[in-house]
Amino acid sequence: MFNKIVNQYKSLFGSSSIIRIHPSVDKGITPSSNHFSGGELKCHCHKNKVTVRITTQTAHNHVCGCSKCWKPEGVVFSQVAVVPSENLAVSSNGTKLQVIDENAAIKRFACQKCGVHMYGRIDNKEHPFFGLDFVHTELSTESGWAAPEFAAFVSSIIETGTDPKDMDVIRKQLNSLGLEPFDCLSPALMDVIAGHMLKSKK
Ligand SMILES: N[C@@H](CCC(=O)N[C@@H](CSCO)C(=O)NCC(=O)O)C(=O)O
Ligand SMILES: [Zn+2]
Ligand SMILES: [Zn+2]
Repeated sequence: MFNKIVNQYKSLFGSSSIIRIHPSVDKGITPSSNHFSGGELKCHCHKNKVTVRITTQTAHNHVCGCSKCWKPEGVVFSQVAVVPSENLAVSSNGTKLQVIDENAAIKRFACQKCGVHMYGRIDNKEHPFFGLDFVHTELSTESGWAAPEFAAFVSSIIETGTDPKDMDVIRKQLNSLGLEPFDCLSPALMDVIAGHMLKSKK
């Protein structure tokens, strides 16, 4: 199946190699389930795994090219979605968690042993996304999570080493997966941010 997709890309774009975007999208995207209400995320440790329980479906799932979001080895994008903070709880081995960067808008809680980011919290009341947690649903074995809908911060992959010459092929690859590429967030989310800025100025 994967080789078939590779060959399709090669014939479409004439590229000798394709970029591994993310394991959740490279072999085709699994559609969301309408009746899904959460599951458990597990870190990559072999023992004493950190686990996080989520009691809702996620929203705004996307692949993100920014340098800050956690990604599996060997791929250029992370996959990240949001849930209300009240729907997320650390269920085991929370003592292994540490915030990666206390100054970042998203406080990313990572397992100190394996490095996986278990959730990222927006705890600043002034932030447009206050009250939301960012999560990587590929850390769960349950199926039914919301599918990724778009690609965010695409140009940012240059910051982590992607050759600018590859950007055209990567954007085409994202489009053909149905993940419209944006260099910031999706228009819908940018509108939410702009509306929030207006309110906060009043
Ligand atoms: N070019 C930068 C962009 C980083 C960035 O702004 N990331 C966004 C999106 S993360 C999930 O979609 C963001 O909101 N960051 C806030 C934070 O990380 O605290 C880069 O690549 O680093
Ligand atoms: Zn771990
Ligand atoms: Zn990101």
